[in-house]
Amino acid sequence: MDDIRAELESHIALVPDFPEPGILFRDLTPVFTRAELFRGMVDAMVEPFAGRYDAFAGIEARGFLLAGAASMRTDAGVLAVRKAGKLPRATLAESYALEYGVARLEVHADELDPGARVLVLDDVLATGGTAAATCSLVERAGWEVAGVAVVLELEALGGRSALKGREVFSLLQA
Ligand SMILES: O=P(O)(O)OC[C@H]1O[C@H](OP(=O)(O)OP(=O)(O)O)[C@H](O)[C@@H]1O
Ligand SMILES: Nc1ncnc2[nH]cnc12
Repeated sequence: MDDIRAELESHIALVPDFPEPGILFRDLTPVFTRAELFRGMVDAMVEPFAGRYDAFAGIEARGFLLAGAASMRTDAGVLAVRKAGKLPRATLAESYALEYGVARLEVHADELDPGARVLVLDDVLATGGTAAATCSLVERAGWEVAGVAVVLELEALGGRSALKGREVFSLLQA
């Protein structure tokens, strides 16, 4: 596990002033191009929740990569959590704030069976706005939140307090 953490740290690019001045952006695209590292990262994210989930919530856009990959490594499918206006059938929606703006997420209200256990996956946990909105959508739809797993937690931004009472796992902290 320490090996993969060190490998990950060396392949996350730090980009100052993106997408706006004052934000230090953590870019994981160099991880996604390295299949073995990507695979090891996804395995390490879901392992703490083994046997406790039925589906992975993939949050558009970067969370899609993680949830799709996790699905191929396990026997759980993907719940697509999309930015507003993209899903064609009846949806539930939540608006939220994140480190650099506001947004709205949606899920199809009937996508999973009642009581399905959903593990939320994303690359970065910053303010927690995105993950908290996703958890709220999952519960409003009648499913359960198994937990939240992220690659990188930006501790100073307080994401964990936005997710009080939830099991949160991060591979790396900054
Ligand atoms: O904890 P928060 O403050 O909510 O921030 C974390 C979110 O920000 C990023 O997504 P972004 O909305 O930039 O979308 P993208 O995946 O489409 O780039 C990241 O992938 C998380 O989803
Ligand atoms: N600093 C950051 N880098 C990458 N993704 C983010 N999402 C929210 N804050 C972020």
